Amino acid sequence: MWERNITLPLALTMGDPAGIGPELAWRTWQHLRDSERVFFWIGDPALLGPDLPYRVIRHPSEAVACFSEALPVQEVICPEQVRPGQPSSGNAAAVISSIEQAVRHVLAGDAGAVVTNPIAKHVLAAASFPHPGHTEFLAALCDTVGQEVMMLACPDLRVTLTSIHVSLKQAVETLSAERIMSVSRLTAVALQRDFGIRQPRLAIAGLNPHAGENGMMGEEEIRIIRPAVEALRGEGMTVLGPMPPDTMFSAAARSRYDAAICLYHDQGLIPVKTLDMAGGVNITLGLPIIRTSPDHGTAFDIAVKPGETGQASISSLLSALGMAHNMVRQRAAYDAQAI
Ligand SMILES: NC(=O)C1=CN([C@@H]2O[C@H](COP(=O)(O)OP(=O)(O)OC[C@H]3O[C@@H](n4cnc5c(N)ncnc54)[C@H](O)[C@@H]3O)[C@@H](O)[C@H]2O)C=CC1
Ligand SMILES: NCC(=O)COP(=O)(O)O
Repeated sequence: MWERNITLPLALTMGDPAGIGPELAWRTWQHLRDSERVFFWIGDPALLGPDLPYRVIRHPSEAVACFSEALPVQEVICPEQVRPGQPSSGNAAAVISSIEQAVRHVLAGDAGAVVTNPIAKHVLAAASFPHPGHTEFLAALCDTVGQEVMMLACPDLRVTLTSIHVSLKQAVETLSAERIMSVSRLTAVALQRDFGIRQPRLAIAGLNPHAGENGMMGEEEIRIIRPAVEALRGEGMTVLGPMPPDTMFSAAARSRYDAAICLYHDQGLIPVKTLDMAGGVNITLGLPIIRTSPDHGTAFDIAVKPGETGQASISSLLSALGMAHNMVRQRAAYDAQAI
């Protein structure tokens, strides 16, 4: 099982066809075609650059043989004409189908991991898609709703979030010691299983300025966060916090922990994207499958138009594919040892 998993190709989704996903797919293939980082793209071949060699495959197992010669493509056809930079919910069904197929392949053991290209949430919502983002949709597809946690990682920082795609008001209102604890436990397991860190060190962020300044600037630290930190320590975990959010991402502070538990979306994503927009990777924890993604969005403003040379950076997608490959190997080795 271990050998089989680490040689499986990765399933890369189409993303929004009017964004940079198609360009990233073909330029990333050009970059990796001579490597062992085999992937196949589930998308519409009409979106690929002119003269790009691609091969339509029916099954992921066909990807390895042709990868050095042509981009393996599992076809998903967009019913509406795609206008780069002008997304349309008329193609939402194709975008969704690409994600569904990728998950199905990994659950069936035919692909190693799902790597997603960016989607525009409002475009899918306009087509009555009920999920706020990939993270929640993947949990639904894997039958693990409520267990999903978003992690963002770059070489210098990992963060996980206690809430994802909700308003700041809702993130604060729903914050609880139980949620902080469950996200912390899941993060610690992921650090061991997927990142090879035997004794993970976590840092729990404060919510308020100066982590509340003893209740002067907010009492969530006293009521919710500190009890969670103490309970986690009682379970034997190495946990710092509540840490003042404005200083916890300095280089010196980061050297003291392996992952930060952040209490709302931007508290975690701003430091990762500021440190390393090009190398940041979005990872979904709490699924039975491995899923990574670039940290950026659809970038409609630079979507390549016919006759133009693409200017999108492939760095984050390269990092997402590399991270998925590493996680597949690391997890297989960890699970084999645990048996
Ligand atoms: N994993 C996903 O599916 C994600 C999807 N999104 C979606 O993307 C859409 C647009 O979001 P924005 O906030 O505008 O963020 P964005 O990341 O798409 O763009 C922000 C800025 O960064 C630039 N940029 C992004 N990726 C780049 C790349 N690879 N190379 C060069 N420049 C790049 C863009 O041109 C733009 O100027 C939203 O609808 C959002 O929902 C956003 C983040 C992640
Ligand atoms: N800001 C991260 C983001 O929006 C990506 O969400 P998801 O589509 O990976 O759930």
